[in-house]
Amino acid sequence: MTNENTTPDSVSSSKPDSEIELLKSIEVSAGLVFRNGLLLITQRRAGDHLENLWEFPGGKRSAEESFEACLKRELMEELGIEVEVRDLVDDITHDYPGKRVHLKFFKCKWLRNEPQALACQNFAWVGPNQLKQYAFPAADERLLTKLFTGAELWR
Ligand SMILES: Nc1nc2c([nH]c(=O)n2[C@H]2C[C@H](O)[C@@H](COP(=O)(O)OP(=O)(O)OP(=O)(O)O)O2)c(=O)[nH]1
Repeated sequence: MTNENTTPDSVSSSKPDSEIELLKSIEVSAGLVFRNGLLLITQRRAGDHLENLWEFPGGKRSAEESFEACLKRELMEELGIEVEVRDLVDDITHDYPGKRVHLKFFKCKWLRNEPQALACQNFAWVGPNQLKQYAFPAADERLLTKLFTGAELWR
């Protein structure tokens, strides 16, 4: 016997529009920017989602923009730096209360300009041991484990 109320169609069509909106993920591109064996991290601004936590710099992809182009634009806007975008290191979807984020993390090579905190609270160049001292968003956990256990990522 089937119960009509539990079929996927009837479940999703019974959701109000606002709830469906919440399930759409926000697409984000972020960079692991290395320079001479150190990794660039930034601190989110007070008042923003996940305020004061540290993160890998980047931001939301706009329509028609590739993840790579988004990352170059965000790093210029946020820090004033130019990078070469290299390999995709991780691809993570994470649910925060009321918000689903889809993050692509790319390894990047710093090319030019000293970073400036243009759209972040602060920034730091860190080695593997220093990285452990900073608090990151929950979505970054798997990537942080890769960074703590995979020395080759730092080369
Ligand atoms: N850049 C970045 N965002 C992260 C990381 N981990 C993580 O959960 N996020 C989340 C926080 C935000 O909800 C979302 C990024 O969006 P954002 O608001 O910072 O993007 P943006 O700079 O384009 O935002 P806006 O201020 O222009 O609205 O991804 C991370 O390591 N780096």
